[in-house]
Amino acid sequence: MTDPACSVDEHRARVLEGVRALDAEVVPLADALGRRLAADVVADLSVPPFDHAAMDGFAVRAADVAAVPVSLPVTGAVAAGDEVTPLAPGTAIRIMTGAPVPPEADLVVPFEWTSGTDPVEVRERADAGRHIRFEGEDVRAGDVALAAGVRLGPAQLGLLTSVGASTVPVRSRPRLAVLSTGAELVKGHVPDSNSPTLVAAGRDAGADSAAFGPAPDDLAGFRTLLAAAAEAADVVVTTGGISAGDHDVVKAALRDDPAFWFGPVAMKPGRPQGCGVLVASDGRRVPVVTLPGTPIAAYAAFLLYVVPLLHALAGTPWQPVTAPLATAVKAGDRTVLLPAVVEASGAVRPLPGHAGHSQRLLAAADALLVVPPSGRLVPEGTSLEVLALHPRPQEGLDG
Ligand SMILES: Nc1nc2c(c(=O)[nH]1)N[C@H]1C(S)=C(S)[C@@H](COP(=O)(O)OP(=O)(O)OC[C@H]3O[C@@H](n4cnc5c(N)ncnc54)[C@H](O)[C@@H]3O)O[C@H]1N2
Ligand code: MOO
Repeated sequence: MTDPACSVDEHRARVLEGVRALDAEVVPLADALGRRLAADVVADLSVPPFDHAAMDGFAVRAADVAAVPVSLPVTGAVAAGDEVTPLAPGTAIRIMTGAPVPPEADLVVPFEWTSGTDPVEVRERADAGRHIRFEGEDVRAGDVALAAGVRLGPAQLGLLTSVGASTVPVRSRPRLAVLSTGAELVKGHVPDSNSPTLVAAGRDAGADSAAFGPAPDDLAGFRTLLAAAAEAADVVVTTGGISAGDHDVVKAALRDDPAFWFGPVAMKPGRPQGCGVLVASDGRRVPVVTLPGTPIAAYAAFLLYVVPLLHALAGTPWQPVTAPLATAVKAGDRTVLLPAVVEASGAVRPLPGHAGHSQRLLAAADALLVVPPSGRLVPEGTSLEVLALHPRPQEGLDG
């Protein structure tokens, strides 16, 4: 009998079908850390905003100090924050770092090259332009300071502030609702581990995520929570209730809806899968991905299908990440997901002792290795897709 299961790629394409990016939003810079620019930001202000001294010293005309030593009367002093002071020919002005350079001056001579007194003896010559930072030499007003798509970190927030931006257009952060299902969870017989894992995985992928479950195994109770999740979110992920059991509530509630598909995917773990679309009361099209309940299968399928979907909603390109195998791996007759560590070289090595459903092993892994079906031995060095598990258990700062 041929396997009716579709491939991982086919299911990924089905989950992504018809998904459009959410509209961008405008946020204050203070809330923009980690967000991606939705449009180019054009500089309102030049950086630097005016010609200013790069050293503490004397503003002079280069022509007046062409032959050294030379003595010049000091006619004034200007500090950062002061108005610009005019400079008469044959004179010098004491100037502090950051202060506006007089328009008549074209050189700042550092104190160290002078007597520091009034009149000042300039002892070393220098060319015009030395120790002046010119208006717009870094960014010119009207130029693109940062391009659409850039992720905003500390340096980008500083640059945007310097070019006069106080708010920025950023790509929307998709709202993700995680709805676990199962009477055993509602009754407390089994802790609901899918909710915290998938809420965290959603946050890690840039979503605003929240748990709506666990939902009971009765149709009415599940439908109420599903509708609430679709009203509050841009994408809903359910876990459990989609295989062949008597109480598989997700499948029972949605299988007759023509906007839904349920079926096997040729992957291990995570063979039962499903997806579809709900329409919220305001007409929004809300994609729903119905993941299997088994914790490893749910997490693996989230990384394979929901993370690309979150990228599509955010308008951020998604590419599978690949890494070379540190050791040969036996492929199966369907895609196999193996908990693995990423070695210092960047190569990926499956953890020993894999038995299919170990949450303990998953918690020790850096990544899930995606081994496509071939039935053959995949040689060391072959580049395969990897699903990174962030943060790596042994890395990073607390908090
Ligand atoms: N006759 C068949 N039975 C099963 C098939 C099949 O093809 N034919 N597929 C198996 C596979 S593979 C998987 S995976 C599971 C998926 O089933 P469901 O998605 O319906 O999941 P449940 O039955 O609700 O739960 C499975 C398992 O996982 C535990 N679970 C569920 N949710 C959570 C949660 N939030 N936190 C922690 N643990 C959870 C649940 O208690 C069950 O032990 O179906 C196989 N059966
Ligand atoms: O493949 Mo299921 O995902 O056995 O756990």
